[in-house]
Amino acid sequence: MDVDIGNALASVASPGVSRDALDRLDERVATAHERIAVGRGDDEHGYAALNLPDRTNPDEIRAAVEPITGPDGGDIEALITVGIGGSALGAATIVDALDADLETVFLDNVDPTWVREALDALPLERTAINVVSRSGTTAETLANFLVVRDAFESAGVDWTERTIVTTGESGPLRDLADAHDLPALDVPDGVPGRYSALSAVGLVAAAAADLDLEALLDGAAAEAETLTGSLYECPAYAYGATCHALAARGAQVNAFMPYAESLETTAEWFAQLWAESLGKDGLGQTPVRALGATDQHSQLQLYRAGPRNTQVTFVTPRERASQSIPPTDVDDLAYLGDGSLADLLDAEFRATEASLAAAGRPTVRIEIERVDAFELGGLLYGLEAACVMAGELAGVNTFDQPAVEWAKKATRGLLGGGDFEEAQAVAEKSALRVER
Ligand SMILES: O=P(O)(O)OC[C@H]1O[C@](O)(CO)[C@@H](O)[C@@H]1O
Repeated sequence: MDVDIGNALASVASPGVSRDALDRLDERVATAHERIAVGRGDDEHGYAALNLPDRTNPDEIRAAVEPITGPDGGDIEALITVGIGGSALGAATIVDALDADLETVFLDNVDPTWVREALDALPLERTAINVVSRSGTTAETLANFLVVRDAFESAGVDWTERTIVTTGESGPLRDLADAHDLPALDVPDGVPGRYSALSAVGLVAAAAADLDLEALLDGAAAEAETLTGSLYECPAYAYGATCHALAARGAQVNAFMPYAESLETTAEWFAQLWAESLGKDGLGQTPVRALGATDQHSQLQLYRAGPRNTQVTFVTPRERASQSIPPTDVDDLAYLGDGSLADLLDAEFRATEASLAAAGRPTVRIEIERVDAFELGGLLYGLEAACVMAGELAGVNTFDQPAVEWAKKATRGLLGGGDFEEAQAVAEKSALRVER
């Protein structure tokens, strides 16, 4: 990926970062890069994620997937992935971006209507099940798996012939795989879920869809080669450092706005990566999922005329598919006729970027050549490396997520899964009801 931070400079934007401040920050980037390099060298928890391009074995993933999908996925028409957070978003990002010709459903919530409708719409006899959970104890994932298994059994389909598990060394899912001799892959040691897209966690669905795993990993490996000790030479570090500097100067929101429909899910993946990594010790930057050109007609008003607390991150491919716009006899629309949707989308991106610059609002542009496996692998890796850099500069623990545990305990206590003081606190909610 290439990064252009010109519209985040203090000469253009407020909040903005001066060149002097960037130069000073670059000294800290160099030190942080050395720390990251040591962490990678020792496969330390979290830093190990940046070694995935070398560690992930696509042949191993395809070999584990083939028994449930048939050669090249020929035995199935659909895949249900049961997981949540990093155990679903990486896989969803990849299959959504690369236009997999396999129907892929991601059950990463427990809304009963949504789950029921998803299952009812699938040809279960031609559907495989991909269950993913590092801990193997995540309530939503286990509950959804039990519902999916029951649906298969009710339909007379042998789920054990169609299920692959990706999980930790131990836990209920590992036990399930062992008990039924299911194909099972390991989640990589030392890699938090939000950083695991380029491992079996994110690639089983891609393998089932017969996508190019090697190209994804090659793109990530090429991006790994760009990690150097200066933000002026490393796009990922330029992005991470600039976001850190903008946040420190008041940009508390980071609206991630890809100008490609196929990258919409990438914004959802980025939101977890950024929020769960950097939201620590009262610090962090709130990621907002946005989409160009669609959100020019919704969120842009706020970003241009609301509080000066937001940076916009644009992600745009240089190449797009061609789709002409037919000529029109409507005079006011004549400028569109005989053009193309690609030219229109590109013009809208450049106009929106310039609109925010004209209002002195900071933006960063991330460019990729096109949306394909190689470029997507580089983008995912680059954003992960940017996040690691931002975490180093902020001085937070980039790789844990302790704040998510309270609600899990409260949920379990509310459902009779144990005696948790968190559940008691739920009952003590202060209330001021206003009823219809
Ligand atoms: O893979 P698991 O253990 O099911 O966890 C799923 C997700 O839940 C979290 O642990 C947060 O609760 C995320 O960090 C993780 O990606």
